[in-house]
Amino acid sequence: MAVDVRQVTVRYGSTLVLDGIDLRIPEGAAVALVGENGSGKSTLLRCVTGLQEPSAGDISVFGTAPGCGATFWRHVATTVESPSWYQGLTVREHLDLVRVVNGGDPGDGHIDELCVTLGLIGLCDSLPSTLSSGQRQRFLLAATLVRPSRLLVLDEPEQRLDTRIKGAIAAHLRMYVQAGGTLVMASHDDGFRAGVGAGEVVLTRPEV
Ligand SMILES: Nc1ncnc2c1ncn2[C@@H]1O[C@H](COP(=O)(O)OP(=O)(O)OP(=O)(O)O)[C@@H](O)[C@H]1O
Repeated sequence: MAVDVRQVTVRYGSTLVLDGIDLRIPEGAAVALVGENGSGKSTLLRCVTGLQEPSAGDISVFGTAPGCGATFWRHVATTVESPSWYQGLTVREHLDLVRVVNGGDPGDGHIDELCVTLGLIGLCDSLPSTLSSGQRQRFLLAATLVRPSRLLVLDEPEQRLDTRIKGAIAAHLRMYVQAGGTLVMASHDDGFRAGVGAGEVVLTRPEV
């Protein structure tokens, strides 16, 4: 099992956000968390990456506790944490850097292909701080997808993307899953989820 969530409960103070959630995602599957604003999708994704501790319950990712050391992060790529970048490095330099530190070859065509998919070709020499919010989202996705991974944890990857890029990234994620990768994401976009081929898991706000 790639992701195994058992009876996970999250409270913020006296507010119950997730109440005994179970979720199992086998390797090579794509799951989209859906549900109204505030239903706990981002909270659950943070728990799956280990960036947040549930108040109760257990989570394992590839058989180990999430967030556990460098080995975990070699398998898992995510857009859940706040984006950051190095001042003075261009979009392309960031992508090269991420590819190199993950043992890849920046010249093998993978980055070029991603830049085409995400419409970043004309922005390779730009500094991330000068990008629009949609361009920044594309850059963040590229920096996440350029890493080799077995599990992608994405929080509303379609957010702020124009229609063409949305379709291209959906196709890219579908191929990632067809090649054996596992995807869990939050999404408010029916068409995008269908493009990815992701199964739906509906979260509802717990009764209080
Ligand atoms: N750090 C926090 N402290 C207190 N409450 C929080 C915190 N983070 C989230 N919440 C609350 O937890 C609930 C779930 O938030 P979460 O962001 O997980 O929902 P979501 O389903 O991802 O929403 P959206 O569709 O708007 O992105 C909300 O009521 C939110 O106000």
